[in-house]
Amino acid sequence: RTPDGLKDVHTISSFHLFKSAIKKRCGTDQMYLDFQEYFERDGVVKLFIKGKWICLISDPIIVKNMLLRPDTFPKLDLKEYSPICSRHLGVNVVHSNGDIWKRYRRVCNPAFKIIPVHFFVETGLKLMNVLERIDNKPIEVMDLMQRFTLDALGKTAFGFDFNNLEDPNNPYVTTYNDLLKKLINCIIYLMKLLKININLLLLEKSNGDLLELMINACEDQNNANLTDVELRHNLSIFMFAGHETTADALSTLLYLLAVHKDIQQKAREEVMGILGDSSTPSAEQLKSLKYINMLIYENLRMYPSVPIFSLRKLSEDLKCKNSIIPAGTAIGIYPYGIHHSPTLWENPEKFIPERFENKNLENLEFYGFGGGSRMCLGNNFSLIEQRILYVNMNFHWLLIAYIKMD
Ligand code: HEM
Repeated sequence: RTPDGLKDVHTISSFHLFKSAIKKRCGTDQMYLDFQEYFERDGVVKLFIKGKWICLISDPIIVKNMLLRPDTFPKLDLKEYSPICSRHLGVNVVHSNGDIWKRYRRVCNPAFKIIPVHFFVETGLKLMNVLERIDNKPIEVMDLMQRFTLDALGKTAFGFDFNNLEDPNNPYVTTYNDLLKKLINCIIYLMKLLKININLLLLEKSNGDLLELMINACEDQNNANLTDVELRHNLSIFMFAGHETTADALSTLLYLLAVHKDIQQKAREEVMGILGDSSTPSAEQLKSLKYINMLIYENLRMYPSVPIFSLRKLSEDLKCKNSIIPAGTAIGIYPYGIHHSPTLWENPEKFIPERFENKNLENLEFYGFGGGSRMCLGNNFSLIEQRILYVNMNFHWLLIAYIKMD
């Protein structure tokens, strides 16, 4: 039965979801196209999933308010909607609330202050070598980008080389992929497989990766210590939050560049103009790639890698345009709906990087990296990784659209 407060909220029926799944039309983008009228009219729709009503919110004013008041709209306990994930990822910086979240965020923050650009450059060059070898054949972009981001993250997070680019069939990679497919959030198993023992690593390494920086932060007198288990859960969530998100973003932008040759050319001219003959950019050069930056944001607007944020729980009734959603309801913030709203963006379905020219992101209805105090911890990390990849790609390759229809 629908709770009284949700009766006026339009329902995306289970039958519709089932039908879309069969027709392979079940992405968050398709959901928006099918229900745009209701998202625009009410700013909210509801779905019944796993015995629970979930409201998807795309009203920009409500979303802003929710992100600015995380105590009133805390993250839903992971155990409530995914006991399996909760068993493997425990309580971590993405899924915790209140004082526990503040403690994790304090320890994790310094690890993201220094981004090890050289790891990205090295991995980017490795990718170019792999591409050279598959000369003139079509490329499965998503697969390649996932291999790139896994290698980059393995090195930057805990100094481990998965070597996925050179050897995608090695046991670490196949295990990671198998488990990821089966369990989605399986990284913790992998960590066990790699026999990662935090104390042991501490003795052995001096690479300046996220793990080491987090351990240093734990030793800081102003920070409460994390136990080994807490540290492991937080590293696992970095793998989960940082691998596919960036791979998705890289894939969709390469696709967009391949389709929009004029924009690709403009991007190439910027890269050549700033880098000259060198394909290994410095931090300063990366910062001055203004057009590449615009491309990255416009891509994340069109195809947000996190199209629905982790669920929140209402601790008070929520007034929407045409309904009052009762306290206790699970809420999914739906940035895809905001990013594609014709009321908020002119020609939202068009790829126009110039929208972001000289714009302050805070004044735009842009939630590619979330917002408020729960904003993405790895946004800078990912932006640098993406810039390096595009620099390399633009330098060596002309992208040509090849779309496989299946
Ligand atoms: C294109 C790449 C990425 C995108 C689009 C992205 C997007 C997001 C978004 C939208 C959120 C907010 C989710 C919410 O409020 O429920 C988030 C949070 C987070 N992201 Fe990312 N992310 C990316 C890459 C990364 C990377 C590379 C890392 C780490 C290595 C990372 C770590 C995190 C963490 C730890 C949080 C939780 C922050 C908190 O709650 O305090 N992300 N990300």
